Amino acid sequence: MTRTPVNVTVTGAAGQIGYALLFRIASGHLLGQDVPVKLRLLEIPQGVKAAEGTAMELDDCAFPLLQGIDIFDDPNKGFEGANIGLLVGARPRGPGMERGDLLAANGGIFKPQGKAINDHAADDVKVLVVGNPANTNALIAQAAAPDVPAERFTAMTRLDHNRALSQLSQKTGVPVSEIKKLTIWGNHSATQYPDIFHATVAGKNAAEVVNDEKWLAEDFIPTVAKRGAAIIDARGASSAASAANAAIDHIYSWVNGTPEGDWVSMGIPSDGSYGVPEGLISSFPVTTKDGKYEIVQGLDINEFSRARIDASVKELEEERAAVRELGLI
Ligand SMILES: NC(=O)C1=CN([C@@H]2O[C@H](COP(=O)(O)OP(=O)(O)OC[C@H]3O[C@@H](n4cnc5c(N)ncnc54)[C@H](O)[C@@H]3O)[C@@H](O)[C@H]2O)C=CC1
Ligand SMILES: O=C([O-])CC(=O)C(=O)O
Repeated sequence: MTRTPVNVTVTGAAGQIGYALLFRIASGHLLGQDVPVKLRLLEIPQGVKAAEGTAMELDDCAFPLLQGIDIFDDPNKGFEGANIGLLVGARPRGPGMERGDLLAANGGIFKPQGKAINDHAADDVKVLVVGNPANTNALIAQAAAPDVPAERFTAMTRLDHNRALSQLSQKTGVPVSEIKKLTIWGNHSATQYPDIFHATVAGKNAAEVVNDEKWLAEDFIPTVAKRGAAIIDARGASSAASAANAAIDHIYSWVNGTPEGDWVSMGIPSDGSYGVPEGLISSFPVTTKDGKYEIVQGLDINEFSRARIDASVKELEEERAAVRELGLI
């Protein structure tokens, strides 16, 4: 094996998502089956012992692609040389909470981590924020890293994208592999907008195949948007394996490209496209190639979609104002 290993920093390594994520990174699902990795696990001091236990288990898997594991409780060391940063470590919500309620508890984590990325990560670092509220936490980290191109900071809406694929597949009876061009717009919150107007189901327009606006408005959209809460209600803990899976999908797509004729959803700094104010980290339809993403342009946004995109963007603006107020950006 001659390739240089890719340094992957994972925060919250001892948490639920961390446990579901690390083994898949080490087995080659994050970057590809020919890419060796070195793991840098970042935890708070109380989490280090559990992270050491997970590292022992990773050793015991004897993964051929895993070329090292280091554990840190200092972000400056954890992000040293990081090519990929998966910012998972943060408090999850409990029953009855919205993700935005976590801003005060979690926002403070992302400013020092953004600064550590700015000062110590590799020049090509790509960052995915998973910890909630993911979009605004990504904004906080990005604002603290002025020397890193803003577009390298992204937030995870791929779980919402995958949830929408699955719901649409169940409604239409068509396998997810034959559903393309779904979009999640806006915030990873209950205001997010899963859009099927440009999606295709076995080559046909999804909205026309479904032909049921009531289902769309009263079933599909709320089911996808409130799925996180439904999981918390059922499991007594927030999504972990599906969140880890989505993080793997997000980075894999970003690094390895999207297939012709399809796109994915990523929370990214807006360039003003589709009326989303520049700089907000909002979910868009994107294609990726050679490690870079581009917003899909030229989509016709109908009134039904416009109102929902605007509502989610408004919430992002409010979150941005709140973190400004807290001095986090
Ligand atoms: N964007 C998305 O689609 C999703 C986001 N989430 C979010 O992901 C986050 C993590 O969830 P879980 O793993 O279930 O939580 P968890 O509570 O099981 O694990 C969180 C871990 O982060 C660690 N941690 C806390 N502060 C840290 C810091 N400053 N540096 C490094 N590590 C730190 C904790 O010690 C703990 O081990 C939560 O905020 C949750 O809401 C969860 C599911 C989906
Ligand atoms: O709902 C939560 O708090 C965890 C999460 O973000 C999700 O499952 O989408």
